[in-house]
Amino acid sequence: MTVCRPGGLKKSAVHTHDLRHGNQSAPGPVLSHTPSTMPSLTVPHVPHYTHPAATQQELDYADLAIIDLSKAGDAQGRVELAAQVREAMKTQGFFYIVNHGYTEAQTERMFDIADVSFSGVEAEEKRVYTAQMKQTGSYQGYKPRQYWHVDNGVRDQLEHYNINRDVTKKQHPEALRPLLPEIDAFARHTHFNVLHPILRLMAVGLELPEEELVNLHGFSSVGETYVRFMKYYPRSAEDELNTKNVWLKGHTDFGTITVLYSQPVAALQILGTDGKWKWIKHLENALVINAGDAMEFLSGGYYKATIHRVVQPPPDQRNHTRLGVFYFAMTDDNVRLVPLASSPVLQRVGFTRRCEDKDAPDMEAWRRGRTSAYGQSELKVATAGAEVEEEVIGGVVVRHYN
Ligand SMILES: O=C(O)CCC(=O)C(=O)O
Ligand SMILES: [Fe+2]
Repeated sequence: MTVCRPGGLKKSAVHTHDLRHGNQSAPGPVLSHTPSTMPSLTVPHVPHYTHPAATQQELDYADLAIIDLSKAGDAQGRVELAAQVREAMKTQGFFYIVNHGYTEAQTERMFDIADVSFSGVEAEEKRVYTAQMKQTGSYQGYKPRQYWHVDNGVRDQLEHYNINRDVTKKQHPEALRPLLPEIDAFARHTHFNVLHPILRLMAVGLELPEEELVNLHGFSSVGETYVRFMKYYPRSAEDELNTKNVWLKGHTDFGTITVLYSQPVAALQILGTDGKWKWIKHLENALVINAGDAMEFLSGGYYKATIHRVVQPPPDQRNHTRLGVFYFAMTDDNVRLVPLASSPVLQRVGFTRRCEDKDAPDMEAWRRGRTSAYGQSELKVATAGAEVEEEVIGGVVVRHYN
């Protein structure tokens, strides 16, 4: 099989193609949404998760654009926001979203619910719901602590629990079952009121019809867009030393869009074009958005998947757990990850193929390959002395950054 390298083939001749090769039909546009399963008026009691206070440390923060999503309601607003998103994607690859329609109290409640997956479930029950990442190439369920190799024999100290946006698709631990209506409403809110509006802005940025990317991300289609709850635990001094304080190695996300609900523990860093790592600052009730590999493939490199990592928090936030709430979006499984060559923008500026279209993976192959290999496969050092390792997944070279 052809191996497609980062940077890929140079500027392509423009030709269009059919993105869908299954019999799944594209869902129509969804402009607004009401959750099908409304939480009841009295929600189950769950313990409150307390984050540590925001750090007082002066950190070298990335200067990210703040996109006010309340302006996306009319066409003129969307054109303005699309330009801001395009600029943010060209420079940092990460941006904030504010005014996304979820209140601070709702966000706080979702973090409380997230912690139930970890503090409210015994180790034995967690084992029952552990994801078979390597065998199935799917994250649905728990990723246990120490499943991944970080560096120098040190294994990770973070666990996550992943829930398909269709919360009924799998069984969940007992403590989470009464909370499923709220998790369902959260997934739908993020899908329809955050993900879809962002995809519209990104389509406008490519001068494509507004619904072009939305139509590849059906809530009810076959695919694995999911909610992730994630908890990091403080590590030993020895582990910190042997990994140079890296908790989660530099990587790109493999889907299209990642939505991170901002929380106060500073640890996430992004790699700038100058080769320097910058910290992501916590903004109260904001979302941190970035594009992943699938978006980079679809946009022929126009919207890049920015490399990011997680490191030890600053001294005033150490010795505390770090809880995260995410929505990892992907296209429907049957979408072939080849450039949207009908985009007038891509036709003007040119675009990169990582692969010949005929060799390009579909979303399912790409997510399965990335999931089963991550943290498990033998990595080769890309260039002598460089802090970059690489592996080949589904015919595409994937790089990991220390
Ligand atoms: O914990 C974070 O802030 C980022 C986690 C992350 O990059 C990931 O799960 O892909
Ligand atoms: Fe990530």
